[in-house]
Amino acid sequence: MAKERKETPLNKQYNQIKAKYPGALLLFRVGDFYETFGEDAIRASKILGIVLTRRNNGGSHEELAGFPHHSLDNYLPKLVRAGERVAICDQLEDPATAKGIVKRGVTELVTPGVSLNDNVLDVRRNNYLAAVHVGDDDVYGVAFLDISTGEFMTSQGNAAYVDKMLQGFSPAEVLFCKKHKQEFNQLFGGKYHTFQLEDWCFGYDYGYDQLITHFQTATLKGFGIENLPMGIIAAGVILHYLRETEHKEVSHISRVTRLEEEKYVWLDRFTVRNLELVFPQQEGGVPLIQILDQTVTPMGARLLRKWVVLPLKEKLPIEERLNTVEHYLNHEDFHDAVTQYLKHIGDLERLISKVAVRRINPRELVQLKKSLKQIGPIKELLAGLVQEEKKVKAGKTSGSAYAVLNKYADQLNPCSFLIDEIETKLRDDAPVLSNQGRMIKSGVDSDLDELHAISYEGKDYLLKLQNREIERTGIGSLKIAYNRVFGYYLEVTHAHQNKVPADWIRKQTLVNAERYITPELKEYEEKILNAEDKISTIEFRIFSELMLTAAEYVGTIQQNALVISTLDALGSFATIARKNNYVKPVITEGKELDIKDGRHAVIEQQLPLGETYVPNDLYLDDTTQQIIIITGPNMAGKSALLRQTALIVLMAQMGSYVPAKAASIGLVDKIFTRVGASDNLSRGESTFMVEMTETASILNNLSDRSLVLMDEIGRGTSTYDGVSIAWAITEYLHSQPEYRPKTLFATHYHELNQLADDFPRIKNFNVAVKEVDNKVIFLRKLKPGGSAHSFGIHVAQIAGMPQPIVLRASEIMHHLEKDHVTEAHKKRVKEIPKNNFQLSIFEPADPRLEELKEKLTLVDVNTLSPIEALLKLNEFQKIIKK
Ligand SMILES: Nc1ncnc2c1ncn2[C@@H]1O[C@H](COP(=O)(O)OP(=O)(O)OP(=O)(O)O)[C@@H](O)[C@H]1O
Repeated sequence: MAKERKETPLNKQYNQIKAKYPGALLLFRVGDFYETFGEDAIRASKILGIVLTRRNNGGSHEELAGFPHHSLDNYLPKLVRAGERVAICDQLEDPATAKGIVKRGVTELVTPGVSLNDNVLDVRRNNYLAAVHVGDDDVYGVAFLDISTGEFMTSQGNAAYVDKMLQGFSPAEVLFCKKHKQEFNQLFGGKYHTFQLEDWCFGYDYGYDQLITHFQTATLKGFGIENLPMGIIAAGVILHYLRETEHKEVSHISRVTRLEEEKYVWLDRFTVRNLELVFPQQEGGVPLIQILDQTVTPMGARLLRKWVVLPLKEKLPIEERLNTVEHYLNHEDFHDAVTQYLKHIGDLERLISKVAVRRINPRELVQLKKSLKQIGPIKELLAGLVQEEKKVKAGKTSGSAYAVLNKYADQLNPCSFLIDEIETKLRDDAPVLSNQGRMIKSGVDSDLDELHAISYEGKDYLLKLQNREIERTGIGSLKIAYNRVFGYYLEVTHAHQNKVPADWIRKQTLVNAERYITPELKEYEEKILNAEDKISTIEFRIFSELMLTAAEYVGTIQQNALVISTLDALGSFATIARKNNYVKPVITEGKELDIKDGRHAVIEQQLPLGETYVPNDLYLDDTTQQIIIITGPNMAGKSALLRQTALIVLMAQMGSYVPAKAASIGLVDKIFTRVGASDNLSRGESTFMVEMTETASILNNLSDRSLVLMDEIGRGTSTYDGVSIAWAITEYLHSQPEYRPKTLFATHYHELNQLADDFPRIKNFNVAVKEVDNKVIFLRKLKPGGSAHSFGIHVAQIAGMPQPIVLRASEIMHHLEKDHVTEAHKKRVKEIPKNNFQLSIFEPADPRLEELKEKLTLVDVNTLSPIEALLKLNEFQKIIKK
């Protein structure tokens, strides 16, 4: 908070307002400027690059920085993007008529998560505000709101679920309770702009009350969230925060939906990151969304983003999407026609939200009309298909493209009345500001037309007057101009001073010129200004009426926007399928995953010119081939294969065609990914420990329809430990009585190939390479069978390692292989009792587990160095071996 300033009346007012918005940067309107003081000024000048000045304030110095009020749209986004909460304090009365100090108040508190400003928002992305309620017993509430579109969702689940949701929606700001600061930071901290609220805002009754008051309902049953107490609290906090931030007109938030965990594939956060669904892992990388997004409307782009992080797991809605994509592909003319209409649709969702919050400007209302004009023709196009359907009689089954498109046709509302209203009243070239006139068409209001005529004639008269005076005085450069202080005046340069007639009255002297008025000029000025004042009032009234009419359509237009965004997102799938040669996957309720000639959607687009991606078949099921151990040298393409498999499954379940020749996808409900520890080295965490805890979390959350990707698990420790752990995990995955999760395990440990000898559903594959003249050629083909050794040395050679080192490494490897990979060694590993999980760390009744648990709780993973982690592991192993 700013230091107390010397108490002039203005300072007193400032201090009072500032105290009401702790933590916010206060933009204080003084005349034509927004000023900041003290700490605020220091921050603002740094972020905005504006001049910081100091002034003497009762003996001490005070910093101040400001900018002209009309630059607010430029500066505000910069402050908000820098994570500032900005309180905009305006003059609430006309300074010219105010008695004493002008009344001021905060008209909006703009925070990263609550913004309607086009310059802050990214059109292709939602801007979510999230609230997290840290509940008891590992149940947390989480709610999301995009105030710019009105989308409001809530849910509850365990910490991992909330973390995953936060990661998927990447909110611009997260609210949580002050009391739970430590817990929040431990679980989700560090990644988001956050704001802490008082404990009392997180009460169930308070939240419930907030919601029913906002939606004007007696209960929450209609929203399907009645049984989500933690979710209700989180959603209530969001509504509370809107009031705190002076967002009172929010009727466009017309419902709160339940984010149904059961409807979507569970992607653990490593999967979202590792598969680079929406963000690249490294700067310059390409996420999947960038390949898939061919949408042409902002709503379509935002919806697609959601689909990518929330793939479906029920057959029917997936097939609805796939069938519609197929229809687009089979009817290119239809697809083209829909796309052409879509291209002319602006951001319907955000435009109608601005209507609801009464912030739409005349130009945007014209845009809204233009966008709505496309709805009718699209509806007709879709409805036209129904006739076609009757002909082909193919649309009887629910989920068929005809049935789906017909449903969309029904849901679209052309909003003809609203379009007519705007069309007849608002000029197409209406300005941005609603107080500048020239908004309303002639013929709408007879008084307005009359006033326009008076103003026009008046101006015409002034032009004649100017010409007449030029002739009379001989001053060729004489001109009549206008400003807000003097009204209309005659301006004469000093050079012509001597020609000025005596009946002109001098008003102002400038450096080069003198300004005069005449009684005749003033007479017409009054007529014109009078008329213009009245014009402005009438135009504003008509515009406000139009805005009210549009406000009646909020729900209808939101519905239109949803259909339009769906048509657009599905059209995008069709475009990309056509362009990149994808195929329609077959979705089954079975457990088989059968991919023929599968490719990696992103890598295949990035290969150097002339190179083509080598496709591969992949089969997994729960009876014959549940786990595949993939060996092969570095760089062979193991990781690519793992990822492409997951991407194909996910794309299919999003409703997209997939990069393959054929794909039959037995529905997957969870995808887990773990990549060997070395990837995390740069984050300086105790990598092996992290790897193990994360792997453990996979093993504890498995389901029968899970797909597990393990990439070089165990490589963060010594070879023997690594092999042992990888071995144990694989055995475990195979031996679960209830679950048979389909697993791809890429590894350098060819020792793991022995597993296939003893476990019927484990199969060995390798990514083939060919050795020619002691060099490795990558074939990138997945072949049955294990690989003998890892070729790491050859890769070192390719990478330019000095020849003596390569030769010496070959010698050592040869020696080690002779010594260790003997039949006797293989036997040793095989002879270890298998499936003996009663003795394993997973057995809860084991007293060693209790000891281990106790030790583990004392470990602070975040502060452990890799060496310390290994020592700890050694200690734990000793306990287990007791
Ligand atoms: N099927 C393929 N067709 C063409 N290029 C491929 C294919 N698979 C992988 N690649 C290329 O090879 C590179 C290395 O692949 P990848 O990272 O999957 O190898 P890896 O076997 O997992 O290696 P490491 O063991 O070192 O992690 C990829 O970045 C990609 O450019």
